[in-house]
Amino acid sequence: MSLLTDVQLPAVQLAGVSKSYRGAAGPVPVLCEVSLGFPQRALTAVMGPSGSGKTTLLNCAAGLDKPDRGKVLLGDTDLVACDERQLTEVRRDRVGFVFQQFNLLPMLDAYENVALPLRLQGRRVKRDRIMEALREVGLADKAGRRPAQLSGGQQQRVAIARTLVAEPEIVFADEPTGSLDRSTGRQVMALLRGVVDRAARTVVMVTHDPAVAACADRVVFLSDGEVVGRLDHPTADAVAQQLSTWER
Ligand SMILES: Nc1ncnc2c1ncn2[C@@H]1O[C@H](COP(=O)(O)OP(=O)(O)OP(=O)(O)O)[C@@H](O)[C@H]1O
Repeated sequence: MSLLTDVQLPAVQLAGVSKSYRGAAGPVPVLCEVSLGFPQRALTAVMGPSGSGKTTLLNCAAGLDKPDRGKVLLGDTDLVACDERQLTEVRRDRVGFVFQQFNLLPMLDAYENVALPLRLQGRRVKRDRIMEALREVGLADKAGRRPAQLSGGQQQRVAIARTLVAEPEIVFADEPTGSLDRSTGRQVMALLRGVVDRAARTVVMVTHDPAVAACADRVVFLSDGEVVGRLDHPTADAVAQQLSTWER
């Protein structure tokens, strides 16, 4: 398991991040002065009640959405100060995404889906590298299959291989097990855990499931757009207990 220390330089640091959406009766605050860091080479889970701002937080941390105020530092790049062109480069070259619905391209086979980020980056696609990425997720023998010919868990593993092949500084996963049954979800989490432990990568994921969050090194709890708690080296029971405090 990764070492967690407060002096460890975070992969992404949010400082005083606030965000509102426009509602019928004026702005609706979704994130309120959020300050936190996501440690390098660790798996951090973000949890909280529905509507507490988890996806918005993830999107702001990943440069997919812009806060109204505050700083989001990816290394020493402030994403809030970036223009659209710079943000496109950050999304393409420095961060990776894993989504609940896998988001694979249906007309491409697993190999071509994994090769896609390198093609988009204009990099040379080496067959060995793509096959190695597929091997890492246990799917080298399924390289020629299209998404519709793969199970949900296999599709999510292809999506993880596609993310890793571009070697992002940080991987953001929004409910990566949300569409999977419990046992398939466990396999996907073991894979993400290995990505952190063996490949020394940084992963930040949103989840509703205490058993999934228990795979993380740290859990950050959000409620009404504020960070209200943190648990290091969590167990499923401790997570469920904390959650019940805000979900009552
Ligand atoms: N584009 C948008 N426009 C207006 N309101 C939005 C928008 N995106 C999110 N919201 C609102 O912001 C709040 C937080 O949404 P967010 O998706 O970040 O929460 P969440 O904690 O991820 O929720 P869930 O667990 O249900 O996915 C919600 O009340 C949501 O309705």
